This record gives sequence, structure tokens and C-alpha cells, in this order.
Amino acid sequence: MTEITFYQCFQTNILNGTKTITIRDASEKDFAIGSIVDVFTYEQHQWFAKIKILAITPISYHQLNDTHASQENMTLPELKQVIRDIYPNTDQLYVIHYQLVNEEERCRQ
Ligand SMILES: CC(=O)Nc1ccn([C@@H]2O[C@H](CO)[C@@H](O)[C@H]2O)c(=O)n1
Repeated sequence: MTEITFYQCFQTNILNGTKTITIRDASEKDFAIGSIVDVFTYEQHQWFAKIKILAITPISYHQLNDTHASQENMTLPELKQVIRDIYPNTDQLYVIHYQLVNEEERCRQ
């Protein structure tokens, strides 16, 4: 998998580095660790960044804690609500840690 989409409302937090994880279901758990992935908005499919996949860790919904919330730049209740809205019937989730790839790093490829 070489691309990922995010809801447009998260674009600012991804670009300013305050959101450093995303939590997805099994359909999006198969990124290669260390790979660089193009990031698009979900709504318009507009490219806005490249990220490097650092780690992918299984987690169940009830294990979500304040650390995950702060890595999402949300409160825990906000995060749990967002995840329930996106994945209403899924308990098995995956935390994807990523790092924004800047221009310099991109040119070193
Ligand atoms: C657009 C699409 O296909 N799917 C998703 C799925 C999740 N997310 C965000 O990841 C975090 C945890 O789920 C929260 O910040 C979510 O809003 C997203 O932006 N887009």
C-alpha cells in the first residue's frame, strides 16, 4: 500500500506535527514499516503530504488511553467518539505511527 487518506479536518494537525498516529481497521494494517506513503484528503483526494510508517500495533477499542488521545491531539472521549463514528462495529484496530517526511528527506531517497 503506497497511499493513505485522511479526513480533511485532520490535515492541519498532520502538517503541524500535532497528530502523529492514526487508528485504522484491518483493511489498512498492511503498510510496510519504513515505507513512505502519499497522503491524500478523503473528500477530494487532494495530495498534501508524505509520511513514513514507523510502526503498526494492534489494539482493541477498550485499550485506547490518554497517550493515544494526545498523539491524536484530542481528548480520550473525543477520540473514542471519532473511532466509533468511523468504525461502529470493529473492536480490533491498529495504531499506525508515522512521521512527516520533509522535502530534504524526500530528496535523499
Ligand atoms: C478517510 C478514511 O478513509 N479513513 C480514516 C480513518 C481514520 N481517520 C483518522 O484517524 C484517527 C483514528 O481513527 C482519527 O484521527 C481519525 O479521524 C481518518 O482521518 N480517515
